[in-house]
Amino acid sequence: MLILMDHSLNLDRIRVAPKVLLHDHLDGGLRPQTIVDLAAETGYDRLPADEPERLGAWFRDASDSGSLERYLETFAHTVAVMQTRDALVRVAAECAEDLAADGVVYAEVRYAPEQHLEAGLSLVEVIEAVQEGFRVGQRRAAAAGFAIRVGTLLTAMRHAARSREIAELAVRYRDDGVVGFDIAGAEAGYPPTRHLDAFEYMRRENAHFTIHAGEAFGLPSIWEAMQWCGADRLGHGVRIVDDIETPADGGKARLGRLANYVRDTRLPLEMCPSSNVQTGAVESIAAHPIGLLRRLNFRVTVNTDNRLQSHTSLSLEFAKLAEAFDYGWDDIQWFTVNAMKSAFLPFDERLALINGQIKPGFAQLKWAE
Ligand SMILES: O=c1[nH]cnc2c1ncn2[C@H]1C[C@H](O)[C@@H](CO)O1
Ligand SMILES: [Zn+2]
Repeated sequence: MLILMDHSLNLDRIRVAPKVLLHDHLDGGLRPQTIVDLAAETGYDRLPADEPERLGAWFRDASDSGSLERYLETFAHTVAVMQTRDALVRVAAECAEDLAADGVVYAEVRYAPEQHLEAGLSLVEVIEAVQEGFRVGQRRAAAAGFAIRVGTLLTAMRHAARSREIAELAVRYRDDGVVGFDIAGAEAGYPPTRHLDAFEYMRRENAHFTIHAGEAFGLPSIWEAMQWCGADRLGHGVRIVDDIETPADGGKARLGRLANYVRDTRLPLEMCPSSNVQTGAVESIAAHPIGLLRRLNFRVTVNTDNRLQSHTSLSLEFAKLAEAFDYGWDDIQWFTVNAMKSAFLPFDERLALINGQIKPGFAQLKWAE
């Protein structure tokens, strides 16, 4: 049970706030019931449980291992049931609906097309199925009174060798809802510079990308992602705190050169508090570096990573942070505006969302107090 210091800031009210989500994996957000249905339809018989509630609990518990590698093993089951066009359309549509029902007004959702080829779909067929699903989900959400806009990020798996191909597809579909590119998967042993070719290609195409970095591996990964690869944002980036000294007497924090560079250039950090606790990147929500980084005015954003594995939603992540750090509406608005400023959308569209939806939405919530 969450006990919030600011009593107006409960989960139901946070749900109503117009929120922005930049880091959410499509294959980490399926409804347990959908996994059960799709497994039955496609003949997948290796699910660890076949009753939705137990299956949801299994994902959460299995992801609580303290290791990113073990956390990633759970995706074998979600990816297994996302191999047909119908399955991809359904999962993407439900993703848009679920985010919209949680009060997310703009989301960037990512997945790795190369993981969905096992039943014979081509990369292009996978991408078109997911885009169709997002269109369906956005329409249904709007009809239910929750408008959401979803942009897609195409991910390449960092242990594999298809990043250039996936980057080219991200550019090819840039006018059809794909807003950027990413790499994900086990971080230790797979530095971002392995995929330099893909990142250089994206830059030459004036296209955006983010890189999972500084989650399970430290500063060298962040430095490479930023200074070699030219990432527009960092997925997680929590280990940037290793370059910040905080005196025990509570005195002024001292930033190293990399931390200063990240803050000076306003590099957006896509933080995912619950996921970081599960993979062992941080010890607890209360010990999460987001508290310090917010105080130091880094360009921090709040995200879900994998709603299924972390048993969470964007509203719940904010509720947990509000409890741990005594945050109020101004803090949640600050994180939200940070996220919208950092989105891979054209500047005028970001501004329109900030001034047309986010600021008025938060003003109304604060005014109602
Ligand atoms: O937090 C993460 N770090 C690294 N890789 C991740 C994380 N969450 C999900 N993934 C992987 C597993 C998925 O199958 C893949 C594409 O969404 O991305
Ligand atoms: Zn992630």
